[in-house]
Amino acid sequence: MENPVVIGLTGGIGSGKSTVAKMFGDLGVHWVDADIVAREVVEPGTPGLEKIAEHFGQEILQEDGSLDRAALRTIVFRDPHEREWLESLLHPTIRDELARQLQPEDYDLPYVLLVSPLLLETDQYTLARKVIVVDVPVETQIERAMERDDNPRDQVERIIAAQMPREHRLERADYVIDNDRPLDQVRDVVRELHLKLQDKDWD
Ligand SMILES: CC(C)(COP(=O)(O)OP(=O)(O)OC[C@H]1O[C@@H](n2cnc3c(N)ncnc32)[C@H](O)[C@@H]1O)[C@@H](O)C(=O)NCCC(=O)NCCS
Ligand SMILES: Nc1ncnc2c1ncn2[C@@H]1O[C@H](COP(=O)(O)OP(=O)(O)OP(=O)(O)O)[C@@H](O)[C@H]1O
Repeated sequence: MENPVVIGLTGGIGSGKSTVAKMFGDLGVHWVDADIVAREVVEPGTPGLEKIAEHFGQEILQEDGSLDRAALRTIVFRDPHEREWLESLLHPTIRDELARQLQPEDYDLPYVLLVSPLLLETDQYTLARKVIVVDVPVETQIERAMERDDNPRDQVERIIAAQMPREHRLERADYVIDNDRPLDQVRDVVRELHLKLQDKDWD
């Protein structure tokens, strides 16, 4: 069977990408999550983690040698230069690893999903044939991200400021999933879109 077509699924922090991806997953769709891959490439023993420790010092590591993600999050979302440094280190590796994981074995659906907050901000979008945007108003995004991760509002706002503005993301969308509504309604929309994609209705 031919390689499945890659459909990108994006949205800002707290928009509901993981929630929507799980709904596709329940329908048998294979998906790869860039946030998970971004963790894999800085696991202990990786060149990525070694370079981060060289750059930021050993205090960026926890006692067990793993990355102190909260500390790095505070640094990079306060200092755009440090964020750019981290992105230029990690994004090429993340993209290569995404491309690798997007080729499942023994898979009989015509598409797979690439779930990423930075699909359109990076060259990850070149991996995808079509783009689904999970959309909520910014205030909903902030409230959900604060509640989920116990993040202070100003940190969530800084993360949103580092991402593509909502209107620009919507301009790039082939399909929009409005996630500012009850989950059972979102599930119905996902099922409908899945049927469309399953029928290769993407040209
Ligand atoms: C800064 C880090 C260590 C913070 O880790 P933490 O566990 O607190 O958050 P996590 O990785 O789960 O990301 C949470 C959300 O933050 C946002 N985010 C993460 N990195 C970025 C970035 N470089 N630019 C804009 N938003 C980002 C995304 O919406 C993401 O879903 C981590 O996000 C990171 O290594 N970022 C750089 C790699 C990257 O760009 N990852 C995004 C997917 S490609
Ligand atoms: N339709 C909805 N109604 C109410 N809560 C929702 C809805 N969709 C998602 N949520 C909740 O909002 C929070 C953010 O959702 P989710 O983790 O799926 O977002 P995300 O886009 O993957 O975020 P991130 O980019 O930060 O990883 C979660 O706590 C989730 O349970």
